[in-house]
Amino acid sequence: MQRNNQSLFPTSLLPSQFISNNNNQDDFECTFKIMLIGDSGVGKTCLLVRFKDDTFLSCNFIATVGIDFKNKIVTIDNKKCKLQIWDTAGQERFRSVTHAYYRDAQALLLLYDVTNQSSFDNVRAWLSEIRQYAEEDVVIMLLGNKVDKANRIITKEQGEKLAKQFEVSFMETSAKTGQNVELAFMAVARALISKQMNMTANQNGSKFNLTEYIETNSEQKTWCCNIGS
Ligand SMILES: Nc1nc2c(ncn2[C@@H]2O[C@H](COP(=O)(O)OP(=O)(O)OP(=O)(O)O)[C@@H](O)[C@H]2O)c(=O)[nH]1
Repeated sequence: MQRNNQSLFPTSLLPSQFISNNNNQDDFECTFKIMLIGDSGVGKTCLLVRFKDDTFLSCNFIATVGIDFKNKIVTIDNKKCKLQIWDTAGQERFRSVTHAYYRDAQALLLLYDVTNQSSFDNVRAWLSEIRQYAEEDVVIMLLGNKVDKANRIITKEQGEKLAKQFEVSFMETSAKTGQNVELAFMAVARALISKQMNMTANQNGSKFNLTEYIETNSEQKTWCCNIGS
């Protein structure tokens, strides 16, 4: 089944090279574009829905068509920020559509499914796409999703090792239970605010340490038993 988005290219989502004078900043002190990428079925849409509406889409898997987005307003250190989160289709045939959006993303959440070996193996290919299409200074976080499931194949150590190798931040999440979902988005938002503040003030001062922030705040709880997969 396929998730039927309003359009393959919603106008409000067109990459900036196709938009003229989009100066509508509303009342926000900051607006950030965050993009979800990864193989089809790893849980990108569910992660976004969990963050936006605090619910879980447990019914039949409906693949995203093209690209979709949701806005969420968050307050961080008294700053009201709009997060525009783009949910991309993981299916190969939509790859050329999503490539056009990489350049505008300030942060990328790259997901794999801890119960799916090939989604983990494909992380390297996703990272090379990022290098090819995204801005060099894009904030990247690798997420091992579906940790609520009992049939995990990829250990946390494997995820950590891969993230370290590619010098990206790492977390394990569950869109089903909500474990670490809010933290993943908020940590990335904090990193972007800190980056923006350093840029505007032209400071070389203290940098926000994303990895350290995650380690301090993440839920290590093991979800078990009464939660079906
Ligand atoms: N148990 C469990 N199932 C999940 C989790 N996240 C997603 N799922 C299930 O995995 C399937 C795929 O989830 P989606 O969010 O639609 O996957 P996607 O990555 O957006 O897929 P594409 O749109 O094709 O790229 C659905 O049946 C979800 O219910 C999770 O954290 N735990």
